[in-house]
Amino acid sequence: MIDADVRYYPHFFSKNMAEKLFKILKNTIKWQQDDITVFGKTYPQPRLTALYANNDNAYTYSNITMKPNPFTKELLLIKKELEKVCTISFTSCLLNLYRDGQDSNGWHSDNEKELGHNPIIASCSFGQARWFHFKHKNNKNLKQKILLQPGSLLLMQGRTQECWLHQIPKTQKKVEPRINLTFRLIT
Ligand SMILES: O=C(O)CCC(=O)C(=O)O
Ligand SMILES: [Fe+2]
Repeated sequence: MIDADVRYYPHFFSKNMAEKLFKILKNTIKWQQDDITVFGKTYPQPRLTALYANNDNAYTYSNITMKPNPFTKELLLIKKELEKVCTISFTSCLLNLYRDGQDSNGWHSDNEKELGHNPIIASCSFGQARWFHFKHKNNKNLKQKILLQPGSLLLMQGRTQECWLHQIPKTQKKVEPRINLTFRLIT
């Protein structure tokens, strides 16, 4: 991909480990339903979310300010695995639970100022496989998509957030729940 540094590891976690983590995360994370305000109108976000971190730094996006919970044992284990392939030590994890095909994540880039310039974002997926779309900000002919499999890791770094948007589209298919974790450095 031009203007980006994206690496995909389809089997970062074993099948067995991915299934175990999915169940534990689904049952132990403090999932919350937030409202988002877009152009002055307020809607329930089309997914559940949570923020965990090893500091107290809040994270603000789409007019939502999230306060972190302390990392759980499983999140610390995942963070340790990620840091074997990433060069940085993450502070925070934003979690998304997509309950069914009507849950989604609209076009955006992870470019909040708390993330700094050219952030490294490590994205782990569990449960239902869902499509992840990219589109270039300046050239609408440039598009990519990746089917994010359970147990996979997607690393986004370099100019990825500066130059590309990403989304998880809705699907009309009958699908099972999916959990996504994005580890970030929030200062
Ligand atoms: O669910 C995903 O794979 C993407 C999540 C995402 O883009 C985000 O939380 O910023
Ligand atoms: Fe994102």
